Amino acid sequence: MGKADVTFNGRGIVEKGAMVIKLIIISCLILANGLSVESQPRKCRDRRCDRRPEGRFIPDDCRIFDTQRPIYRTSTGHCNNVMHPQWGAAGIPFQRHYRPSYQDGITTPRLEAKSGNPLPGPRTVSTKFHIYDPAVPKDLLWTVMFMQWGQFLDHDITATPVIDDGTVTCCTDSVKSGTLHADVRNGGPCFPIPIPADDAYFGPKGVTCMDFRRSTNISNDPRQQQNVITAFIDGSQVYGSSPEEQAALRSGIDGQLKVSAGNNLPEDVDAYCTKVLDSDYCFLAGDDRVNVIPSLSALHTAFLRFHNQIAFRIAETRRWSDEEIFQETRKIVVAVLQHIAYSEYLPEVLGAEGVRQYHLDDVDYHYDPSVNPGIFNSFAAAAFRYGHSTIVNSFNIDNIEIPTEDLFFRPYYVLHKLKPLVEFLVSSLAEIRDRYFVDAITNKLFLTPTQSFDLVSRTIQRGRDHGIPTYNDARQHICGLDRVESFDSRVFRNFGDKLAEIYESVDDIDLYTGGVAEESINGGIVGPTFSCIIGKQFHNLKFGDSFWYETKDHRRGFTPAQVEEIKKVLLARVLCNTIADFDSIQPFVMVPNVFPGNAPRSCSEIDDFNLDVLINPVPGHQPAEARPTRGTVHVHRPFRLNEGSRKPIGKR
Ligand code: HEM
Ligand SMILES: [Ca+2]
Repeated sequence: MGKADVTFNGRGIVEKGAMVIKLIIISCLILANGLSVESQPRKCRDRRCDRRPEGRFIPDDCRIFDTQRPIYRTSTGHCNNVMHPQWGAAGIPFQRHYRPSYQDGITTPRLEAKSGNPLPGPRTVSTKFHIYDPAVPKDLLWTVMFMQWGQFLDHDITATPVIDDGTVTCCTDSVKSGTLHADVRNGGPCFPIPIPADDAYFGPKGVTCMDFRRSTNISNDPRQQQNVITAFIDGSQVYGSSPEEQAALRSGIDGQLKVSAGNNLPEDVDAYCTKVLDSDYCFLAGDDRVNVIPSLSALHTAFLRFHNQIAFRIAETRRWSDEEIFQETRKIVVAVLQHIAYSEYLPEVLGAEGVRQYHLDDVDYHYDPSVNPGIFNSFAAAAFRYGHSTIVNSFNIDNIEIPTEDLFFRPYYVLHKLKPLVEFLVSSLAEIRDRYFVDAITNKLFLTPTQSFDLVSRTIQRGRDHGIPTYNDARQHICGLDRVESFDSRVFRNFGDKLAEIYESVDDIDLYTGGVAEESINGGIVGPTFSCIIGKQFHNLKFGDSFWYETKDHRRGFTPAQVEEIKKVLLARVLCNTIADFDSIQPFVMVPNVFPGNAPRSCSEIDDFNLDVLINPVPGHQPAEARPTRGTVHVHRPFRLNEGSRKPIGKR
């Protein structure tokens, strides 16, 4: 091969031979992995587009990562994989498992059933199929904290921006009287949700339309949405997904994050929230959804304080700069977030078998640079929203029963009731994950005196907005499951006739509706279709993260002794250290305290970890004698052993 003679993107030079070999390898990988059309390389048009397989092209901003193997993550997630610097970074398109399901194949949302008749409107699906049934008992397997961790984790990995120029009203008079908004067929922002006149909740109020704007599209070929935060589980909800956000959150002294009075989250003067007391204020965090519900803000508060406690200890024992303390602390906090997600949360979502199937509990970790950790569209717009079904209708805080709709955007409960709020989260039961959603979600989401929303309608509409495949297409093409052939299918148990009243054909069913109604498997909370989408996603988030806390890369990772220490940290420990010295709390706060080994106890009896083991002698240099050369033992909780036989008590 002669001199390097191939240039591309005007930025790099590779040898032709090397490139050809690379392309062959990548083609083989694509075939071997059975990657679908949309995860295959596309033409690059701009910097947002990933420069994938053309060859070893390392852009200028990642060059330093290649030569010096930096030890800390970038704030944006860029350069985690130097060959694919955009993978998992903030601001890149979602991945797709399967071709999008647009009416015109390009941008118009699915409007028609297979027959050509109009699809049922999302509000019709919601009221006929998802409206709460008070006769269904609560699930005795999971606490409200389990629900809450799910949302907190979601806000680390996905955020889809919505087109909103603030001037357009989508519910125009003609839409209110039943006309389809012109935008729907021309790719514009408005895609309002019609509300039938006989709607039991909105009908009497005379509301006939729910505002809905489509997600920002960064491509029209076909239309594609983007994730504006880092996909990696890297604490971006705590630290932000850009240098500017990170800078705004840091105090600049001794690695600390900014706090407000009472060691609370700092104030965001631009954010929206509702004040109960005049002194209340909206919170600022790494993710701007922090104010949505106080139970979410409570976890933000816990991890803010956890960071500052670790940074404080480092500053006490080391003479390091603000930057060094910040980065070393962030690395420890992110490791704890990853560990809790994979050891306490995901086994509950997918069950022990599901976790094994996707290698989420492998003890011998190897980073795989061919794995793209980017979020899949069907994960963000459908599968991981399963959690909405587990939201409870009221919170009992300090012996007062408060309807959930009265909690949205109320920082008061964090500023003044944090301990009783967290006590409620760990001691009360979540709703069952099933096709039913509480009133606060289907009728009173973000209730104000003048309006409210239905999150289920919004999610179904969002799926159509994003071109998410139908339930049957997802079963077949994403998960390799049999298509459901008729409404009599066993998959639909006793509700096939209900679905038949709404949809003309089983092939019309929206992924969210079908997925959230499935019977759970493996002792986890979700059914087979969501399980596969969620399992694949968390597999990629682990094996496609070169900074994964169990990595063998000795500069990015931890020593075996340090990993052992991380693995001792329970969410209960973080809450004990940061919220209050609870009189009693169970070790595994996402599951009820009635399980063997999970009886409540004082904080002093909750497993502790030795922070000093995690503090390196020099920033980025672990104790030399113990490099991470072997896998570490996974700590299993006692009642996981017979999990297969655990059945939801009282479940229909
Ligand atoms: C109190 C609880 C919660 C509230 C009020 C809430 C509210 C919302 C809202 C308003 C959206 C945007 C809907 C749209 O227009 O598309 C959303 C999106 C989402 N929610 Fe929730 N949610 C809650 C809990 C959860 C839980 C427990 C989970 C998961 C276990 C979850 C996962 C998601 C996901 C994955 C998205 C898509 C995020 C994106 O990419 O933008 N949420 N939620
Ligand atoms: Ca992230």
